[in-house]
Amino acid sequence: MTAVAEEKAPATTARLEARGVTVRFGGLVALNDVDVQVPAQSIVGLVGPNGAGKSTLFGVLSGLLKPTAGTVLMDGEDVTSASPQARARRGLARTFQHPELFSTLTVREHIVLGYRIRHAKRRLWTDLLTGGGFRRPPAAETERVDALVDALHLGGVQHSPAAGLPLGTSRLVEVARALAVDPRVLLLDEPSSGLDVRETEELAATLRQLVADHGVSLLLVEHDVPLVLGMCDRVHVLDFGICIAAGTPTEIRDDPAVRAAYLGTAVDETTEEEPA
Ligand SMILES: Nc1ncnc2c1ncn2[C@@H]1O[C@H](COP(=O)(O)OP(=O)(O)OP(=O)(O)O)[C@@H](O)[C@H]1O
Repeated sequence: MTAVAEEKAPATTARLEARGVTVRFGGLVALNDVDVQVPAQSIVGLVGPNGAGKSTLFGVLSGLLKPTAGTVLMDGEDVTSASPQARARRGLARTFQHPELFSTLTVREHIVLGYRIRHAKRRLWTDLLTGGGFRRPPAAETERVDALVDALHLGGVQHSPAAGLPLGTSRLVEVARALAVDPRVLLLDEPSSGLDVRETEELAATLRQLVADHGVSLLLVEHDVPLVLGMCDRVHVLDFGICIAAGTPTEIRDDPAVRAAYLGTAVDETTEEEPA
């Protein structure tokens, strides 16, 4: 377990929180007085139809977008005006809907980069600027990178350049790189997009294990509703910028407003047998 993950916030203080967040784009209200809490060592899901405001909320939480009203807190402290970099220093990391990788770096080098951003920043820049490649790494770095390569099932491609990797694999590389920074909270934007069923199941199991082992908290935006209901502790449902429901997966499944507005068949897929 990392030093960062060991320092847990009090049980009542969320790692990350949006409180009364409203975002207006001209006349359009993209988010209307939205509250979301991401407690320590938990997985929170954010679902909703296209245009519901999920990406806008991610932008507000990560610091790319300033809300029209409302507050963002990390471990109880107001970070609404803090830059994305300042939030990253506090332990917030994110992945993107379209993985952003360096085409000529190998899979392993991406994870090393993530590790060195947190643990050996000076070395990162001297290596890159002198063109000397990565010098012999310390044992702790090798151990951590090996663990992430194993956890994300990237052993077979770890020495391959990112260019040409299938989308699903690129996504796993991005998740591994983000985790190498040892974040307290990781925002995952559509983590299952581009993954097949087996890869999605593996990723869900890996993420659950990481939460249990390292105390990281996850907030994920997903279109794969069965995945969200299967792996999250709490789920928020957005519709037209309004949070129409928040609760455990069971509560969300049973919520008539959610069924009426959005989930319907997607919920049924997780609870009922396929018709013959
Ligand atoms: N920069 C912007 N300027 C104007 N309108 C925007 C901007 N960004 C988002 N919107 C609008 O805000 C609303 C919420 O969009 P957002 O992208 O947050 O939804 P979403 O739930 O992430 O959708 P999707 O699932 O399709 O990614 C939409 O009506 C969208 O058109």
